[in-house]
This record gives sequence, structure tokens and C-alpha cells, in this order.
Amino acid sequence: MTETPVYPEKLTIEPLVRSPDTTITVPGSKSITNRALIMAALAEGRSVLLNALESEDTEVMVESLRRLGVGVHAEGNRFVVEGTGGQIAPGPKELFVANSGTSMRFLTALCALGVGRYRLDGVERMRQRPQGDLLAALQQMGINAYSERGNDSPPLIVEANGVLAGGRVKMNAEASSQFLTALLMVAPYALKDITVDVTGALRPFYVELTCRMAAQWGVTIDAEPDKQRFYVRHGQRYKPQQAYYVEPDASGASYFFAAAALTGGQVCVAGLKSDALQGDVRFATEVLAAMGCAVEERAEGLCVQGPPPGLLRGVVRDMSAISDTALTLAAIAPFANSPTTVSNIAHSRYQECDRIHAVCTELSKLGVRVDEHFDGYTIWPAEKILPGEIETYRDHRVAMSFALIGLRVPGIVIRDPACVAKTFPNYWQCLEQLYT
Ligand SMILES: O=C(O)C1=C[C@@H](OP(=O)(O)O)[C@@H](O)[C@H](O)C1
Ligand SMILES: C=C(OP(=O)(O)O)C(=O)O
Repeated sequence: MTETPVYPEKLTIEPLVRSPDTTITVPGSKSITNRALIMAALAEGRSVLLNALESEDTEVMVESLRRLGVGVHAEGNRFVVEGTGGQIAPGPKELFVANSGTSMRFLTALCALGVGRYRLDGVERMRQRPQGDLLAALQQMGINAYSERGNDSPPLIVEANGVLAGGRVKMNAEASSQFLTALLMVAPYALKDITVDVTGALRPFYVELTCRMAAQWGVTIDAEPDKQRFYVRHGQRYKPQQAYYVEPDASGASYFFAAAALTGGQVCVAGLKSDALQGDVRFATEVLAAMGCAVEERAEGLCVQGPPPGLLRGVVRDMSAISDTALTLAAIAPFANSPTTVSNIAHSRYQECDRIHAVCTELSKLGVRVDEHFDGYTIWPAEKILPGEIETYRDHRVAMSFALIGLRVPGIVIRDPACVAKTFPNYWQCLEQLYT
């Protein structure tokens, strides 16, 4: 894989002197790359992924798959995967996934197809992130899956006996929709058909992404219209793909669209379509459009034109389905001419950091009025935003979002800029292109 650039401890963002008018190429989607890696691993034979994301979150997935006996050869963003048809190397095996939620959840379910003992661990923050409802679902299917410390967080142990029973399972996926994705992806390899009854609220777009991708790879996942029940026939098999193209990362694209919104400029993201598989494309097509931006799909990609100065409107939105972009929205909200309220993202307090608290703390530091709610925030238009040093809490999205404020306000300094390596190692180079 390519080397991550070396960054200083702090990065000062220079304000733009004129509005951008440019096209940016963002890397491939994390969500799609890590799903495609699992589906390719489960398929029998060679698959080739094109425009795959090369970042920490996909590297830990690739390394873990290798430990499970799946050959993965990465040449830049072209990944060649030698699928083993659902056979994974017997335990004992130790997997380390740093702070990649998708890797932790998807691999936990994959290990349930193995034989023996698998131990999955991550960095300190990963040891605080919730996994209990995924473990509970696997237990219902005859797998001895548990948290080593008894706190529903990693390290996780999966003791498997080569048989995932299948049958009827109840699952709560409120803490993370990734639990359901993880289970659905391995479901065709169970002994019996699987019916999942979803209890509690489900953030649907990531699960829809899973279902749409499974269909591309030859597996049907049926869902009731209300998305409270999913059904997977056992015995289906993923078909290896000769050239599976990974869409540009829509969450990563949100920063560049937001830059256009902030500056009255125009930014296109190459290759992204308004009907992308990824729900986060709605940040542009719905949220920015509601704030007064013009959003248009063109031959070169999806393009956002920001409104003239002073005309960006605040929005009141349930951001639960696209919560990774709630931080992007928080960064541009102080520049709007009315307050912005984000609701229903309580789960994001258990992601890379407590994202609600981080947003509120860092915006307050810059003199922005913000009210913290248990499930979101209200951000008020700011007459003046102060310079300041942003704590990024090892959260790539805090770093990428707050850098946007620096495009308008002098003296914004981002601590630990290297944390973007989780999903977007060349973020700062892409950001620089806005100055050209
Ligand atoms: O399935 C996925 O690819 C993802 C689901 C979401 O997680 P949660 O459902 O845990 O919020 C999102 O935040 C994450 O970045 C990627
Ligand atoms: C929440 C995120 O990632 P994950 O859950 O995959 O670690 C993210 O990328 O914002």
C-alpha cells in the first residue's frame, strides 16, 4: 500500500483569498472497500477491486483477512483478493483493527464461519466502542462470542465450530448499523436461512448499501419495506468480480462540497453521482441544497455551487442516517444566516470520539454559540469567529471538518493532522487544491 505522508504535529489552515472553482478527486469509499473485501474473501476465486481506498481502516481489514488465510495483493488502489469460498483459517488467530469500526464488526461475523478461537482487538478507543448487540446475535446462532472484559467492547473472542446455525435472530442495531451489515454479509454461509428481526431504530442507508452491493456480487438479501425484518437464503454464494469499481467516498467528498458552500465557490467531486450507493451523497443533494447551494450532476462528477456571501441558510435536521457528515455540517453552520439544529445522532458519542461533545467544545473555543443536546446540537450564526487551536481527539472527521473553518477564518490550527489517515490519507493535499 502507499505510504501515508508525514505531517507536523499541528497544521495552520490559510484562509482562501478567492472562491474555489475546481474538481477534486477523492479516494474510494471506505464503506464500499471494506464490504467488497469481505464479499471477495467469501467468494470462491479471484476478485479485483479498482479505486479501492488505501487507508488505515482498509489496511487493518486487509491484514486481518490475510491472517484468516485470504490472499490480498494491493498495488496502489487495485486490490486483488483470492477468495476462499467461505473457508477461513482455523484459530487461534489474533486480529488487530486499530479504530476501524467496520473492520471490527465485519470481521467478528466473518470469524463466526471459522473453527477455533479468534481474538479481535483495537486501539484504546476501540476498546470503548459498543459491540454487545452483535455478540448477542451471534450467540443466538450457536457461536460463543463474547467480550473478554465482560463490558460488550473489545477485545472480542469468537469461538466457532465451523457451523453458523442460522434461523431466526433478533438484533438491535441502534448503537451501530454495522452489526446488521456484518451479520447479513455472512448469512448466506449459515446452515439454514436467516431471518433478522430488527428491534429499535435502524439507520437504513448503510444497510441498503450492503443489500445493493450483495446484489452486485450475486447474493439476494430481502427486506420488508419498513426495514424491520431481513431475510437471507442460505447456500447463496458471492461471485468473484473481475473489475469491481469502488465509488469515490461520499463522506470524504462532503468536506469539499462544504468548502463550496462556505465560500460561494464551485467544487465538483470527480466520478461521484447523485444516485451513488452511499447514503452520504445526500449531504450534498439534500442538506446543502436546503442551505441554498446549487447541486448538479455533470459529466465530470457531482458539483456544488455555494450561495453568495450571507445567503447560506441554517437547517434543522435529523442527521441520523448520514451522521458522519453531521460534523461537516457543524463546521459550516456558524457561517449560515440562521441557526442549525442537528438531532438523532446520540450514537455518534460512541464513535472515534464523543462527536457531539467534541463539536460543541471546539466550536465554543472559537467563540461560536452552541447548545449541546443529548442527541445533537444547535449552532448559532457567528458574527465573529476567533482564531484557535482545534483538538481533534484522534478523530479524522473532527480534523477534516474543522479545517473548513480555516478556509474563512485566519489562525485556525489543527492538532494531529495525521489522524486523517484513518480514511483519507491525502486529505490535506486535496484541500490544497482549493487554493489553485
Ligand atoms: O457500514 C458502514 O460502512 C458505516 C456505518 C456507519 O456506522 P454506524 O452505523 O456505526 O453509525 C458510519 O458511521 C461508518 O462510518 C460506516
Ligand atoms: C464512524 C466512522 O467509522 P467506523 O465506525 O468505521 O470506525 C467514521 O468513519 O466516521
